[in-house]
Amino acid sequence: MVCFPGHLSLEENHTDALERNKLSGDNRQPYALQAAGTSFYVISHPKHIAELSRNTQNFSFVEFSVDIVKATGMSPEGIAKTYNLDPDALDAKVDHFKHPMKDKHFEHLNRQLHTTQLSPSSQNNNLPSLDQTILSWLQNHLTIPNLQEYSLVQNDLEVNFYEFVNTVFIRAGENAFFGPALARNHPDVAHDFRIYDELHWRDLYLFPPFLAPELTAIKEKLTAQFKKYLALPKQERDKQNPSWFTPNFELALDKLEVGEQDKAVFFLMLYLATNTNTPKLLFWCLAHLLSSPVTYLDKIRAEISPAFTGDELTDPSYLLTPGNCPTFEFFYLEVLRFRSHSVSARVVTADTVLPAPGSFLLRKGAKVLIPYRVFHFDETIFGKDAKLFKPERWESLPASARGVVRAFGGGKSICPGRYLAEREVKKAVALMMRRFDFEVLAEGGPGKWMPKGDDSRPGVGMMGIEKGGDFKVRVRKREVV
Ligand code: HEM
Repeated sequence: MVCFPGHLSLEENHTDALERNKLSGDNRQPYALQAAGTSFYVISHPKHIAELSRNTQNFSFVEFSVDIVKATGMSPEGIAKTYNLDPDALDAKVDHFKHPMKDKHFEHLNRQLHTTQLSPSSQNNNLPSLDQTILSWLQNHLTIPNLQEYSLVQNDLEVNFYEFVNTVFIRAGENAFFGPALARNHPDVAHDFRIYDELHWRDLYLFPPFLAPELTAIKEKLTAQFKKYLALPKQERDKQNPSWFTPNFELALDKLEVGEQDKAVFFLMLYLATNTNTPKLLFWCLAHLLSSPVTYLDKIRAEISPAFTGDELTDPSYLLTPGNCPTFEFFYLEVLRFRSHSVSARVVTADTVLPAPGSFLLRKGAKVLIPYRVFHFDETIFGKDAKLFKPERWESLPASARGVVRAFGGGKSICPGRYLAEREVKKAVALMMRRFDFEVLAEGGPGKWMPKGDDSRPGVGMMGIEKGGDFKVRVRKREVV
């Protein structure tokens, strides 16, 4: 007998729903999630996920990407010039890149360009040079006088911590991918992006504009700013822009004759991909460090010390070399496990019955989500205390447990920015712990001020905090001993 999945509303909390339905072991059955009139089938049984990864014919990532690009504001002409282009025509237009596109599609070109920029094994040293730019930016900016502009008071550095960490590191990412010309000409982009970042999940769930007026307004504002940025002379934009990707992505869009408005939409999406998750991951690393028994802080400060000369991070590769900083490594893994709410998404291209257990029919056109968080709390892997934040659990876990943490998604669409994110976050945590002392200014212990993560719906990576959950922190220069 073929079954149809049960239903759940987007208003319900998903962690609770997964709990309530006891979605563990062989009981994990698909269910449908209703959002703004669209059904998303949520898949969490390992055998069903394996089928989604294997059967790329019936479960398409490209179609999902097109939905998102449309929801973000791309015109039908823009879609036709990129995603709907005949594969041979695409090949002829962008042969400049000589990319080995197996199934020749814009999505693959986009991915290839990202990988050329972001993979440690890519040619031309693209990742290390981007890495170096981010490090120089951080070394220059992470000083008390330079951070004063974020302070709520004069003569001291007191900040709303979530807002502070996000804004500073969005600016670091912005500089790395767009060069200083964007901030110089459009200083509001980082601030406006934070508003967009809180709202854009509605595009993932394909809300029509009339159901998301605030999102529509901020998208229009940001797109207009990117349009103006793109109208600046190329020379000015590319000067001091360390990114290989951004000018080459633009070149590909030009070769495909994508219009200025649609190019601006693509640039907004690029800004989103580069900046939505890394600052949040950094925030959660810092928040857990501030709330954890001081032994973690002391241990991590001691472990990272050989990478520094005074308060300069002179040997960043030390931080990433396996075995050098075990407490730091376990802490990082635990934050990824505990604070990510990632999904992979696919569109069903033909009616498909999922294999046993159960025999569920997924109709053509249905959207499918794989929320990885359910694996992160699997007690058969992480133990009965899986719901606790406990970095030391990683000391005794087998190496294979790392593969269960899917903060960066999985399969064909796995995040190409994962190496950069790890490097950037580890360097930023190390620099901040080395240079600063932090004093949480909220009443009570961490149990009172530690904000609740917003885990109300699966999203595209790290969770934010629940509304109103930000807390004040005083930041002081730390004397290096
Ligand atoms: C903590 C940091 C990050 C997290 C947790 C994260 C997470 C994710 C997730 C969950 C996906 C979807 C994967 C899937 O569908 O299976 C994704 C896709 C993507 N991410 Fe990241 N990401 C991070 C940082 C970055 C950075 C720094 C960049 C770029 C510089 C980046 C670029 C992208 C791109 C371009 C995609 C789309 C991939 C495709 O279309 O095939 N991400 N990311």
